[in-house]
Amino acid sequence: MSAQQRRGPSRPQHTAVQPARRVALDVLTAVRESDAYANLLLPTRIARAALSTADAALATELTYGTLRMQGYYDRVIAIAAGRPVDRIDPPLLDVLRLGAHQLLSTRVAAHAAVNESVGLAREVGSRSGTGFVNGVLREIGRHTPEEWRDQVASRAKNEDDRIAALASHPVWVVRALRRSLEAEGRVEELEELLKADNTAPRVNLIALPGLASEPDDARPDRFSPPGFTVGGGDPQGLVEESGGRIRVQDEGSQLAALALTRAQPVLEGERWLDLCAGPGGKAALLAAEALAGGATLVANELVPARAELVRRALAPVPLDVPVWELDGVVVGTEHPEAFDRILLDAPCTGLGALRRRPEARWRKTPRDVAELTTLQTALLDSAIAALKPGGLLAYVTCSPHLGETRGIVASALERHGDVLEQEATAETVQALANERLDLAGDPATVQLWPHRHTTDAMFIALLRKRAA
Ligand SMILES: C[S@@+](CC[C@H](N)C(=O)[O-])C[C@H]1O[C@@H](n2cnc3c(N)ncnc32)[C@H](O)[C@@H]1O
Repeated sequence: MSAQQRRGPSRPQHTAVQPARRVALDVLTAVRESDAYANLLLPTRIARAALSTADAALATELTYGTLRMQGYYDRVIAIAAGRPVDRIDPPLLDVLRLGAHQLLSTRVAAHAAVNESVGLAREVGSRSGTGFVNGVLREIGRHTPEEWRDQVASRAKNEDDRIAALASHPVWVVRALRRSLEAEGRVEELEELLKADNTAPRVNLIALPGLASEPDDARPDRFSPPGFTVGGGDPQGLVEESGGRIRVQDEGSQLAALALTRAQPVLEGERWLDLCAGPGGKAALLAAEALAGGATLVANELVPARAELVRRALAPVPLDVPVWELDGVVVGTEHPEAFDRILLDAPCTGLGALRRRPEARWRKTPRDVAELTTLQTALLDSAIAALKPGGLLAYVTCSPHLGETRGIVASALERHGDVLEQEATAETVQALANERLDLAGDPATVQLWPHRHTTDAMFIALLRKRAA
């Protein structure tokens, strides 16, 4: 018998819904219905609703927390409702997910979580839907979060399903992450990694080298020399005041770009290429480094709207950087042996950035991996062709999936073994970092991790084209 049936007709109280919850629900619905990106949509909805700082923080926590833990909450909701979630009206399911998050993972009082959810259900659903939401959430509130974890765990089909359920990741993602850690001999870190994926990342900043300095209250990053965080205050205000010379950028992304620029001294007149540059975070750092060393830079991005973002990101750097809008796959044939250094920050599943893209884990499938590895292979072939003999290439992904990382590098070495060789990437990254990193596995590549380095799980492989 379901919670709703057990209690009979419910009598939810009528309360005005808080604007923060309405904004959160609005974003959850847009993510489900139209594949919206929460990190892009949420700020515009917060601005449109003119939320106070406190309400904006609440809306952000509710939206991101609900999306991250959606897989787990769905299992709880299915038990409490006595039916699978695909048999619940989707708008009501959004309300239930938001309510479950408040009941199981926040300090919101249970009565407020239930009453506000009922108010939201009234706005999106029918009268019976309102009673249903009330019943299911009251059932959830009747047990402690620990009791729900036990219930969900006891229904898991196998060990991988149990880990995936409790950490709210798809099973195939758990397996891919485990394989990647296994390849480093660090499989025991899996649960810590999954936990880190469910933890909001800090706002990390960069002062573009030679163009801006850290503010007085900055806390330097552990690893990236130009990276820092600020305690309180408004990081966005800092970005605006600096005219874009201070930017928000993950520490792992900074290290990936710096691995290319600082692997060896820059020679006056070197030509650099950023093959897949949008939206331009690494391009801005490359441009600052090129300017300081007397090199030039070309940025390329296939998608015109993203190429525009690259131009905007580059605007604060006083270096003339052409932005091409070519398919990166043809750059090698159109511009053979033209560049001394190339960054290939390849389109990937983004499984290394689950902390900041909370819905991404539910969107990607193993089929995406297959499609992306085909594209990554073609882009890497093109980059190798565009590289001058003796030139240096950084192959980078924000995914730790072995198919997108070591697999791509290994197959490139097989195809281009006559001209391509691996560089000591770990040594390069250690040499440029402020503090020694705990790196494991093959020293020819670097895999960063959220749980170990508090960065996105960036993969970096430096490759050299042999001199003719
Ligand atoms: C991982 S992102 C790059 C992130 C960027 N380096 C940064 O730090 O902001 C990959 C980019 O490659 C672009 N892209 C996808 N397919 C491409 C292709 N065939 N040629 C060039 N760019 C492509 C995507 O639009 C996306 O902007």
